[in-house]
Amino acid sequence: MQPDADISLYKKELRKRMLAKRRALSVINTKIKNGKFFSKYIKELDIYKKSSKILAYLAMEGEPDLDEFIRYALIDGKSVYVPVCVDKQNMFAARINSFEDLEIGMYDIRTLSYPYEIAKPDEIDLVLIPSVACDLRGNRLGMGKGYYDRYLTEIPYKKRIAVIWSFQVIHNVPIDKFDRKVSKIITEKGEIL
Ligand SMILES: Nc1nc2c(c(=O)[nH]1)N(C=O)[C@@H](CNc1ccc(C(=O)N[C@@H](CCC(=O)O)C(=O)O)cc1)CN2
Ligand SMILES: Nc1ncnc2c1ncn2[C@@H]1O[C@H](COP(=O)(O)OP(=O)(O)OP(=O)(O)O)[C@@H](O)[C@H]1O
Repeated sequence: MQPDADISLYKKELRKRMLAKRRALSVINTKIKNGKFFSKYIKELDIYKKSSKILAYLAMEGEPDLDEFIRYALIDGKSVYVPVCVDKQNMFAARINSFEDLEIGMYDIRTLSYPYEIAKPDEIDLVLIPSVACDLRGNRLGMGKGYYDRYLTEIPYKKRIAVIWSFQVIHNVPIDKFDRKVSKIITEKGEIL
């Protein structure tokens, strides 16, 4: 079954608007090492402290940068994974040991080159999720290809945390039956959900 056509169109328009905003702000954001805002808050979370396998992400332009967090978590003894897109719909969690192993992959996002070690979704303790917008009910809008929506079907609600700029928290994110909620939102101002 196809998701509701009106919702799908509304999502598309909202995504376009929010990405334009993010692009405009990324000019400012890239001038400051933006990652430090976020790692400070993530490190303090109970769920971070209890996790041994964490799926983070390698930021695209305008997204909160988790590089500093990933470096910290590796030193802290965590196993850290990043998304590897294996086709146009699905991604795997591949283990990152060093930033030197990265290359540019699909959608111009940094990724690991094969061979990499994969963790199954049920082994992952925490997923830090890039998003285009979220609302305070935990609904999220992504890049529109469904990679995370598919992946998150195998990740329990409590383990899903969105990492976004505070301007990306909006009143109401339109949802369809495939959308998976997040249990927490971290912004540069701290934990807001
Ligand atoms: N850092 C990061 N990694 C991620 C995601 C993400 O949102 N952020 N993804 C989350 O799903 C997956 C990749 N999904 C993507 C889906 C669509 C486009 C895309 O349409 N890109 C446009 C440019 C969009 C823009 O910035 O205006 C393009 O390639 O032309 C990119 C990534 C897996 N890895
Ligand atoms: N679990 C799923 N099974 C089948 N199709 C799905 C699933 N999740 C999402 N889709 C499909 O993927 C497409 C993109 O979905 P949607 O617009 O909700 O993505 P998004 O939440 O913006 O992106 P992402 O999940 O990549 O961050 C839609 O056509 C949707 O129906």
